[in-house]
Amino acid sequence: MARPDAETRESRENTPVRPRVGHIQFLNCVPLYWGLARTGNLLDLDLTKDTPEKLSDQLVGGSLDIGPITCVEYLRHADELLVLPDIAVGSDGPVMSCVIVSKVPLAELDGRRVALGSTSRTSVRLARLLLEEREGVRPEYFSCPPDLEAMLADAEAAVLIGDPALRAYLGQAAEHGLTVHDLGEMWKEWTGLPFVFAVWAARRDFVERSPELTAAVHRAFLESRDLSLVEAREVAAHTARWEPFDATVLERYFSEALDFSLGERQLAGVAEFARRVAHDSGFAADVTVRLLEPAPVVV
Ligand SMILES: C=C(O[C@@H]1C=C(C(=O)O)C=C[C@H]1O)C(=O)O
Repeated sequence: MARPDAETRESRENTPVRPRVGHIQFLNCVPLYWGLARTGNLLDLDLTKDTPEKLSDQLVGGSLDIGPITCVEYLRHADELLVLPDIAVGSDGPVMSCVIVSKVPLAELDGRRVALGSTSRTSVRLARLLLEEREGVRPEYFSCPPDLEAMLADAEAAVLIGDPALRAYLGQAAEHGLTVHDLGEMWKEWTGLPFVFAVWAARRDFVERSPELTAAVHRAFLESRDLSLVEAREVAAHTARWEPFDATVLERYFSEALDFSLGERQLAGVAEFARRVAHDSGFAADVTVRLLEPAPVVV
């Protein structure tokens, strides 16, 4: 990533400062990490790896400049942030790693306890929406660290995201006689739309100070995503060396289940979700999603 002129000039007087960027430390974002490493752009970022709810808080709190932010938190802070176009973590059908794991059919969860994984802000809200509006049940919810066994010690069902969800989806749940309900799939069946779990956003104050650097980080993520999708088989094979999942399954997860794009259909999914949950979520039903404008070409 070439350091843009304006920032290079500024940094002659001071020490150059890399943009502070977040990275979700789940398998779902391995393809983006792979691409950043392969293009060399990783070295131009001050990267913080963490779980999504912590990264979201850091972006909102100002200790990160750019990064993934869980959809619900983005919608709550839409005025302070600009969304990077064409990149997100979502799905257009089954996602495999955002799930409700249940001991009983979902229709029997009325008045029963449901544990909500504490690393999620969006899937837990989506699960509540689907349980209440699609399945017609009113469970009793509580938040809990994302450990399936501990969650189900005290509940009839659990909502999980990321690697623990993927483990449940790929066999752990069935081994224990539990059923897995894929939130991406349920949403798609219900609305016909893709679902966006997290977007990439930049703080408005950072964009105002460093528009070219923001554009460069955006390009770096798009390039990374595109390269990883071309090399999905290799990314999966490499990742599988360190994970309890085989390469074929990971390749399907990276290139078919997850949708890293953010176009018109995905934005329609965000708007539909916002409309359905706004009443108790801390944002307006018609909240405006502001996309980062392309950087002006400097001649
Ligand atoms: C697809 C996923 O999407 C995620 C779900 C999130 C949430 O529910 O708050 C946040 C970020 C993403 O990591 C996943 O975690 O596997």
